[in-house]
Amino acid sequence: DLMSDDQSSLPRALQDKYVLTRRIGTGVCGEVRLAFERSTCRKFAVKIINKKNFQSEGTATRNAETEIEILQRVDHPCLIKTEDFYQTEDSYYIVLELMEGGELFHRVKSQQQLDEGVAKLYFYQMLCAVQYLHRNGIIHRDLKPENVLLSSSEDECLIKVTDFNQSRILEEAALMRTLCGTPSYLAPEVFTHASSTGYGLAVDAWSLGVLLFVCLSGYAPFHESFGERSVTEQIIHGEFTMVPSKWRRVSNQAKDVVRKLLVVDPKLRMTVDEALQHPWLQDQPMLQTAHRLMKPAGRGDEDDEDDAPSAAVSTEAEPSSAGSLN
Ligand SMILES: C/C(=N\O)c1ccc(O)cc1O
Repeated sequence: DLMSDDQSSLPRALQDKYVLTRRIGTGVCGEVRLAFERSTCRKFAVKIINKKNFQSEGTATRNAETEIEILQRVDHPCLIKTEDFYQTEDSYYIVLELMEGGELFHRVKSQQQLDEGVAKLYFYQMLCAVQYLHRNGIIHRDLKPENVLLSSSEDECLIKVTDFNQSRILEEAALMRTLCGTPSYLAPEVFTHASSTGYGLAVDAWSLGVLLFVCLSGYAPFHESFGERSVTEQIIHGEFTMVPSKWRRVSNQAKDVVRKLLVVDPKLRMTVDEALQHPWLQDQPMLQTAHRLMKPAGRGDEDDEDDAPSAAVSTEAEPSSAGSLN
């Protein structure tokens, strides 16, 4: 456990500022531990990425640094904020906001399936988070229930998307520079790739479709236990089954959103913007709840604004960044 020798493997600067305690999450690239900031006793999640877990040194560095730079630039109520970053020769330590409700994965598992209204509230927030990423030219590329965190054990709670290490910032600038030069030597795919950049964003729309399917039904649309086809085959053919017993109480509008996202051809797949305009999400009570949850803490009632800031009011420390995205 961390109270014995493990603490010594932590960066000194990290130990000076935080006390790391129990493990609260595990990922393919490492683990997540609950941490307390010594000076304020505020709670955080510290994600420990073991560099050796990546197939090659180069990838490790690129993935983690891409993740760090992205984490420090994003600023949206439904995206996890980075507080701090440390590294040793064999690990990265990312200090992140703590989400007391844990992973969406465990919530769906423990409840078999979510009520449609709860699934809609969570899905709307995921759409807002991904729309923000896409507007800033970022593809998440690894959206799944383990990467969606809940702020509390309440059904009606804020959700945040995390785990950007598969993310890619579209190299628009590099592509624009290429297209400004003389085109005569450029291969055709450089031009068609320009349009396929748009398709890149569509991968997240597909994953959101899978996420919504799982939230509404409690089981995965593409799974090795269904029929003889492999999961990959099922995905490539967009073959999923809505088991009647699990989908009986789900509205046709909700099913329509799933069907329009789980479309094989990225050109025909519904985009995140289109999903936000879908009738299923034009639900005023849900939107009101979502916007209340997404408002920054302490902005509920303007009258409190001029109260002297009490020690209890946690001031959101903005991660140091060259400049946040819009
Ligand atoms: C990665 C992360 N927060 O950023 C986290 C991961 C697992 C968990 O149970 C709670 C958490 O806050």
